[in-house]
Amino acid sequence: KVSDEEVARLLAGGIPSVDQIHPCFSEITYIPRSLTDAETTTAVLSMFEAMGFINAYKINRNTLARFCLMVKKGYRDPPYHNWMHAFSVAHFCFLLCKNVDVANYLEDIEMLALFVSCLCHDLDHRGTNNSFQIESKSVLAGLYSSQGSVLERHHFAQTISVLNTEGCNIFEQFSRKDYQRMLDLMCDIILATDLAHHLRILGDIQKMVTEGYDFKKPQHHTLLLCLLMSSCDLSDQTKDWRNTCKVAELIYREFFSQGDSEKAMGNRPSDMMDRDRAYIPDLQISFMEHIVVPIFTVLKGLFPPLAVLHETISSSQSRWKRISQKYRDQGFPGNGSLEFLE
Ligand SMILES: Cc1nc2ccc(C(=O)N[C@]34C[C@H]5C[C@H](C[C@H](C5)C3)C4)cc2n2c(-c3ccccc3Cl)nnc12
Ligand SMILES: [Mg+2]
Ligand SMILES: [Zn+2]
Repeated sequence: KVSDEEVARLLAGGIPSVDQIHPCFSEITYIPRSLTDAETTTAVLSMFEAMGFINAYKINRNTLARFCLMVKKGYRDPPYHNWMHAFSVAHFCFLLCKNVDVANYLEDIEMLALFVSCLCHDLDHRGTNNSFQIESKSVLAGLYSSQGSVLERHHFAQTISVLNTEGCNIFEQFSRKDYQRMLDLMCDIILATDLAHHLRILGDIQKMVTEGYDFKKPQHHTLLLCLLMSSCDLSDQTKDWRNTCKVAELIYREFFSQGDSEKAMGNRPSDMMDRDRAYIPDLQISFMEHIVVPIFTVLKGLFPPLAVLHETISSSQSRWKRISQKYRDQGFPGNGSLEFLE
């Protein structure tokens, strides 16, 4: 599925430094979605290089280029859960690596596992969520519903299948032990992107932070990797208001089309999936209150330099509250478009 020409073309210009991708690429406020689709593949190679993974793990450049192209091709094109989402999630992981002293908390191999998991964590996403898989008795539900986290198990399975594709195994030079460790890490990390799983372990994460992180405890490494993965998956919320609005529009376009499918199947969608019942400002307020704010509050507790992200999120939250009040009074245009938001 990836031709030798594509690989050669990607590597032709060599791997640029991240500053050549954009002078602000490594800054916490940089918005990865501002790159064009074509620029993202090179940017991924630049991030691997900038994090020192290519040298540290003797990753073959041709294999890396083919792997990146294969992962990019492994994404479908729903409004939100597409390659650009995966790329922006991986970019936030790069920002964490560059702006926070994660090396005092995680082993190098764990950081590599986190970055590769970010790239692969939503592979082959169909734009519908886990409950839709169950309701519609999808092939994925048939495979995984007994174990839960149906989509996330599929994303992990797709990751393995990319690694097993000729010329794509960036870990082929690893010892058997390190290879197995890498796969176990990616499995835990990708399964952690199921928000229902995140909510189950949030208490343990908060306890770990209040107790104080202990590098010698493997459980602390696992909990931290899950927290960092969730923060990367939600990193769109840490950017400016324009990005927050753009992303909300993509998410609800995806949610509402799932709701339309559920209605067509004779099932009643949840409010957040139903274009006739969803009130977006309130849905966003509750999503930020129950999911986004707790994650970045605990992250700020561990890494004080990330306090600025918590401020951004708090200001977005109060902006949604102002909007909610204003449009409740004035009547909210039902067409789901958020263009009008000031
Ligand atoms: C902007 C924005 N809004 C979002 C509003 C809602 C939900 C959402 O899944 N809610 C829940 C609410 C309860 C408890 C669990 C399981 C289900 C029942 C469904 C979560 C996600 C949202 N989301 C994501 C996102 C992050 C990770 C995976 C999938 C997605 Cl879509 N990324 N950005 C956004
Ligand atoms: Mg996901
Ligand atoms: Zn995701």
